[in-house]
Amino acid sequence: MKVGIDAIQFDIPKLYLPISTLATHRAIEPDKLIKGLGLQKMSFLDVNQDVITLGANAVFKLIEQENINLASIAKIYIGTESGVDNSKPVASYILNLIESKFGENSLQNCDVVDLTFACIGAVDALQTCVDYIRLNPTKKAIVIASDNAKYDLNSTGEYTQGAGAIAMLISLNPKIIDFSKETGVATSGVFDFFKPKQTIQKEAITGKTTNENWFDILESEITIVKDQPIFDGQYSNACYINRITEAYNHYKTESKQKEIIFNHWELILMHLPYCFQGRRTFIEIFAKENQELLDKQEGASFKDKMKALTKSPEYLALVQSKIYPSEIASGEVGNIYTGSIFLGLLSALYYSANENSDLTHKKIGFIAYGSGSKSKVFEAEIQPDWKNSILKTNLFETLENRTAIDFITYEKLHKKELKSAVLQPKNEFVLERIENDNPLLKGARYYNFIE
Ligand SMILES: CC(=O)SCCNC(=O)CCNC(=O)[C@H](O)C(C)(C)COP(=O)(O)OP(=O)(O)OC[C@H]1O[C@@H](n2cnc3c(N)ncnc32)[C@H](O)[C@@H]1OP(=O)(O)O
Repeated sequence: MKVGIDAIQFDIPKLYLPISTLATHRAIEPDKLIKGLGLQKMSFLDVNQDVITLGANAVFKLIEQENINLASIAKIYIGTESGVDNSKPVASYILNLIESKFGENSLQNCDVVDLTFACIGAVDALQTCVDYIRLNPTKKAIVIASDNAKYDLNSTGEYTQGAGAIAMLISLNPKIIDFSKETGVATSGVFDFFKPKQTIQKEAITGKTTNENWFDILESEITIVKDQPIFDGQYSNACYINRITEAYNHYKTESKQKEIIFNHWELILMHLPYCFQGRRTFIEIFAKENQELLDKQEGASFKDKMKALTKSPEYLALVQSKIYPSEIASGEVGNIYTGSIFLGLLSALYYSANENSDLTHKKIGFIAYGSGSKSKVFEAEIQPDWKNSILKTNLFETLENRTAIDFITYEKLHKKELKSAVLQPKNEFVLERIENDNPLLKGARYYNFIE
């Protein structure tokens, strides 16, 4: 039985900040960001956009592209770590918006929910839906990954920011890829990156509410929720490397494969919190599987040999053929948390389709990661209709067609100081207002579709 991704669409904000502009204003050498981390552009939300408009617009485009009969959709599961409410899920908002466009009660019997585990929540949503379709093959599901990857100004995460959503139709006999039954998993409860709810005394927030570090005074004056994470960059990298290596080893056991698994993978799709994270960390798995090659490298210490291995023709060839295709969109968009691994998939397949590569029945490998922390490793097989389905998304053309903002506008958007949207919306859902007066609806968010 084949179950997997039948169709895919996305929504990325139309605004971006060129990474060179950020580098100049932060006195960072542009080459560190461009050549060192692979960054080009940072997508940024306009005033009237949020994680709900991103998700709703992505699924709206998917429904239109595939002419989906909503009665066939049994589940809409959302992976997000940018939820706007501790009770009402993003899924409930999106359901409402889709029904407003496609008919009242058109999703009445659809099961919707949010799943949160940092950047891996959408993989959890996907696997839950895939398992459901395996048990109920006549049904279909939609998985949405939607996030706003926002970091504090002047932090080391600032240049990795981004925002966007990916929507995927999951079905039996999918057109794009079908998933392996086995998954390698590794989990460890750590504090590498997290967004704690903060409850502090009223006096302590006086004067801090206009500071860019603190937003959204919710419910009472003493509970504040930070949009931006608390994180330790290099520690989060160490956690990422440990978890992906452990999950890869677990996948070897689970799938009973003795040979080097990634040698059979045409593409390697990893969680990309920034463009070059995959190539900078996969070397650990590569080295463990190629001990002889590592031993051959010049250098006195293990660290020197590892550094040399990253520059070896063998590793550079792997990066170019198996990792680079997934990086193209990441460099243009930035981090989109739960959606990053799927943006990587879309990027790799869109690039391969443009190159006219013959990928049918080839295997691809997924290496997912979520801080906190968990990694999942699994495989998929590319299906015969993949190219037609992927080319419908117009990924690279859409990314090409965005608007650059200047640094002043960027900082104002970040600090939520702009009152009106930078761009005029067209054919999309936008945030209209957040209720502030009516105590029974305080905090309720209202949206509109602009033709
Ligand atoms: C959220 C998760 O998914 S957890 C895993 C990742 N963590 C995060 O994303 C957390 C938020 N991000 C961060 O904290 C940071 O952006 C990090 C940790 C990702 C990167 O940290 P930084 O200190 O900015 O960069 P770092 O020193 O690690 O790397 C810079 C690279 O640019 C290279 N570089 C520096 N200057 C230049 C230059 N002028 N020209 C070319 N390359 C340069 C460096 O050599 C290095 O590359 P290498 O290690 O491959 O040689």
